[in-house]
Amino acid sequence: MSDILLLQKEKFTFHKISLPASKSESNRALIIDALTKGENKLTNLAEARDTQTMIRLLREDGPVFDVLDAGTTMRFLTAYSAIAGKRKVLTGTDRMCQRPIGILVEALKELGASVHYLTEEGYPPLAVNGFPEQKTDKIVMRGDVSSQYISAILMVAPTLPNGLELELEGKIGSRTYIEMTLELMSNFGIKYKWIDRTISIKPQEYKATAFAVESDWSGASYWFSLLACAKEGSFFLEGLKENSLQGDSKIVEIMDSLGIKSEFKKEGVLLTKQEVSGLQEWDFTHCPDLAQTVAVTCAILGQNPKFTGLESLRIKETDRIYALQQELGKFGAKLIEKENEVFELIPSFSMPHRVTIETYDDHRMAMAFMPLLSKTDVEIRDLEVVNKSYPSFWKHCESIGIKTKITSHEV
Ligand SMILES: O=C(O)C1=C[C@@H](OP(=O)(O)O)[C@@H](O)[C@H](O)C1
Ligand SMILES: C=C(OP(=O)(O)O)C(=O)O
Repeated sequence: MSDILLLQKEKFTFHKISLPASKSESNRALIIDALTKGENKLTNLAEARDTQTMIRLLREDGPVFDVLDAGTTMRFLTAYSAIAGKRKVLTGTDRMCQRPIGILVEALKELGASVHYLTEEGYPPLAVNGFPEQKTDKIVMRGDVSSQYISAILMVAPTLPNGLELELEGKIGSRTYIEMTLELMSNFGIKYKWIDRTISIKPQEYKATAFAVESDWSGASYWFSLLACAKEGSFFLEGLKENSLQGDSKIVEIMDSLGIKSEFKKEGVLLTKQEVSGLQEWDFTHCPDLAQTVAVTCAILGQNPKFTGLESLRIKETDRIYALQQELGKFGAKLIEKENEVFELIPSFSMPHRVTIETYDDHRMAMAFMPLLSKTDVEIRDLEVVNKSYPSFWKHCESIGIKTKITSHEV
């Protein structure tokens, strides 16, 4: 493994950054493509390892789907294989085998699929082994653990002989991702109804069409953060659209109060600096992947907001709440749970000369802490971790004049 040292830089001139494509949109388009009879024309698929893994596994169609650490790839391929009646083993990294999947597996079993846990109940690895017949067309799923289980079921729903009526129970987290799934499905000709808490989809065929994946708003958030923390500069983020399928476009609104003005142009969005008006409270229920970016930005900018909606962070690539607490602490910032699931961010008041950030096998830990370079030299452990969603991230850092040094270490 290698580490990267980013030398302090607080001023930037004008730079264009050509963002990578969204892995969330890509992985949905690929599952829909696998379910479509006829040729789709998918363009701008993500370079992200999660997407490249999905492409490879679908192409090879071998007996084992090893998804590595890709959550959407695991959840979407489980539903796809189970309802298509395939015989597959689904597995992944050690961490993937600690990320719960019971809600999805139980829903698939209720529908009539044969799915078994191979080690621990509720967790991968899994074996799927045929779909003899549809047992019901009405199921209820909890919405508060991961929206990926719901997206996974929704994408296969049109192929069920009797269709599906899916009722969502409890709090619905990451709702924007469910909306992304349904909007993408409708782009491929699927009709659905979402009334109150119930989504209904009749049996129907996906229609082959052309789909160009949008640039990635989650990846864009790190450049918003860097500029917010820097003394001066402006960035043009190529390929982003104002009306996006991605809920993480919320970063525009959040960063507006953290000193970034966003102007949408034909080719992307222009970021310039403006006054910081401050952030009082932010709810990440529907944009969990932005939480690390915003926490680090607030810590650097001396902001003291409350954060809610962080529950799902505990079951992502790592326990992101623990990881944030550890690494923010290295430069004197804190993320404290004040009451049940309400956190307070205490900013940093003195910055050490150099900070070393551990990344916990989590791409977003590496990228979210990069803007620290606006205040000090920062060494980020295991630089390859970004490959999960944004392999060209460090190259993009260098392209805007950030000086980097790479060193190797034993694992
Ligand atoms: O459906 C998707 O593409 C995703 C949904 C979210 O997960 P949860 O629904 O588990 O919050 C998000 O964190 C993840 O990065 C991508
Ligand atoms: C949580 C993430 O991904 P996944 O759940 O698909 O592994 C992420 O990219 O931040």
